[in-house]
Amino acid sequence: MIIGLTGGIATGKSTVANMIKQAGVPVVDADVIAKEVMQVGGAAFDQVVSTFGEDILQEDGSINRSLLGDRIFSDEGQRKKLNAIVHPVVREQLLSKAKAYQQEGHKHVVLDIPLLYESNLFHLVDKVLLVYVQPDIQLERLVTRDKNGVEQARSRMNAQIAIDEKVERADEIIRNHGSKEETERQLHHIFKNWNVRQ
Ligand SMILES: CC(C)(COP(=O)(O)OP(=O)(O)OC[C@H]1O[C@@H](n2cnc3c(N)ncnc32)[C@H](O)[C@@H]1O)[C@@H](O)C(=O)NCCC(=O)NCCS
Ligand SMILES: Nc1ncnc2c1ncn2[C@@H]1O[C@H](COP(=O)(O)OP(=O)(O)OP(=O)(O)O)[C@@H](O)[C@H]1O
Repeated sequence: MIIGLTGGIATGKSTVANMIKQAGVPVVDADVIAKEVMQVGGAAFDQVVSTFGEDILQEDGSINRSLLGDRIFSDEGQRKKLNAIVHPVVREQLLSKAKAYQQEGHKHVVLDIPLLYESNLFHLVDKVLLVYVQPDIQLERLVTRDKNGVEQARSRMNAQIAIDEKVERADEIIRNHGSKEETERQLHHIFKNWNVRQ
């Protein structure tokens, strides 16, 4: 079974992904793949630079992620351009990495895909596991974690489908407003119901 782990920015996907890995179930992370393909020499690097211009490069020749982030999170047109370059490569690698784990004998693989709803990637997964916190907690955690102010945090949240709208299509929801122990208990309960073991 392929499980899609998703949520909204800073709702706690990475936190839950770490718990899943500790339980021995492999996790493939779309954010990590997106980072790799945009590194110098990565599959999307040249196209990103030719599309956004050399002024998004830092002195060492790599992409200035924070500058690119400011551009794409405040401008839907720019965001669509970046998504069109990066997402097809990410999708392809998600699938091939999941397949590799299955060939190693893993019955269950988790794909951590922040934009599963936005990119309509439901066909890649058998179940959707949504990590939910109410939007005011989401904003507070994003501001505390990234330390880039409320305005930047809001613009990043607004670049995604609202977390409350994602609830309906989820197969299971982890409510991550309490302690991490409470979150882990919910995860284990869901995995037990789904018969997910290492
Ligand atoms: C713009 C970039 C360089 C900013 O980098 P930065 O290090 O600040 O953020 P990071 O990569 O850690 O992403 C943090 C979170 O932002 C959100 N996010 C990232 N990209 C997008 C996007 N295109 N649209 C909406 N939300 C996004 C996700 O929730 C993600 O988990 C980077 O986010 C990026 O390359 N985005 C495009 C690729 C992408 O869509 N990645 C998301 C999963 S495929
Ligand atoms: N149950 C919790 N209680 C308190 N803080 C938490 C809890 N879960 C996560 N956090 C904190 O909230 C922040 C966001 O969590 P995390 O980084 O796991 O979110 P994410 O969904 O992976 O974010 P992104 O979309 O940016 O990748 C982090 O600083 C994390 O330590």
